[in-house]
Amino acid sequence: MQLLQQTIQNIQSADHKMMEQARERIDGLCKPPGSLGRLETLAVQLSGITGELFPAIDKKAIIVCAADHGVCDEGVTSNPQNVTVFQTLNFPRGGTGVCAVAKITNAKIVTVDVGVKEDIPHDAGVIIKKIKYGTDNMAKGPAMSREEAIQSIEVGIEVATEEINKGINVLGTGEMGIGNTTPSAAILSVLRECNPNEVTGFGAGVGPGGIAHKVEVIHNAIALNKPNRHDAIDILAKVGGLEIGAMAGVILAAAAHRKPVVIDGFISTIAALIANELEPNVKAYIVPSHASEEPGAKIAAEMLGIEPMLQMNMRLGEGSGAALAFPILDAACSMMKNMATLEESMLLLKK
Ligand SMILES: Cc1cc2ncn([C@H]3O[C@H](COP(=O)(O)O)[C@@H](O)[C@H]3O)c2cc1C
Ligand SMILES: O=C(O)c1cccnc1
Repeated sequence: MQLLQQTIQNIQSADHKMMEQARERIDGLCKPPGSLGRLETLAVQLSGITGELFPAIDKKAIIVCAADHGVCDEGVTSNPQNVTVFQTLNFPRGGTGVCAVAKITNAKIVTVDVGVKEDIPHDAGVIIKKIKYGTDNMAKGPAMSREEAIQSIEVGIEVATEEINKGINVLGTGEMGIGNTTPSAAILSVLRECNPNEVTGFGAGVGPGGIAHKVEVIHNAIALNKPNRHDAIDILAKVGGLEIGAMAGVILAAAAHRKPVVIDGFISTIAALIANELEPNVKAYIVPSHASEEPGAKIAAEMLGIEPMLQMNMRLGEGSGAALAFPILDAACSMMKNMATLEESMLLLKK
């Protein structure tokens, strides 16, 4: 709890003076005002986050948080739970979707076991921070205790902080956890105070009962556990997931260290909502990536007040969309650093 509290206390609002300076420089570049669109607003945001006019965003890491979900016992997903452990072992080997994208965008993949159902060998290249062997089934009781929920957030803080201390200057959130679109939709319907059928989608594949059964399981889990809408940790504990908590921790740690954090699709955006409930100043440090096909993703992004940059019809998770967005951040920084101002261009002409 101490680490979480300390991290939250360290999160400050963006550097508005630096944002003004960045805006001024951008408006002076040799282009029609506003013509580089969202590259401009992104560059202003990056200056506000880092407090630098020419931010360095060259050491990238996606932190992939892996955990299992007891609610899979209810048949909410068509995929076997052991895909979580296979994939967790596959990240360090470079064989997953996010690895393929990260390879071309020059990002490191950091894999963390926050709660995979099976033991991960210590030489597998995975950081082992297992809190428990998957959450409990939220259809029967709380997914985890309040202490475990806090611990999951603190795992994310610890891993992200370690990477930042090693020189990483931009983070991305990723996850792996068969079943995790169910707790994600549950968290969202609690925060939005809406019927789960408005925010529940297909995920990676629904079980034989279809989406209707998934909605019913979520509805009943909320009715049984009665999470408190105004207590994000209570929501995370009762109807959440360990990797969702850990991603919220990654986001909080990035903000506390004044580093941008690029969020991925549906599940990452839910983690961002949890982080935002804990500390609203975190929002300034969040950079969106792609618009996931999962219906709840759009709603969650709207609640957070962010607009995804890419429309790629993706719905993989793992951090794949975040990795894909990294070059846009590079371009924003390059615009700041390499583009001449109108004044500089004129001087060149006169020579
Ligand atoms: C082979 C495979 C690789 C994946 N990589 C990410 N996910 C994605 O799908 C899961 C969520 O969907 P649901 O809630 O329907 O189970 C998460 O693990 C998410 O990261 C995958 C899913 C599968 C099957
Ligand atoms: O958008 C996502 O993150 C997502 C969507 C479906 C399945 N897994 C992840």
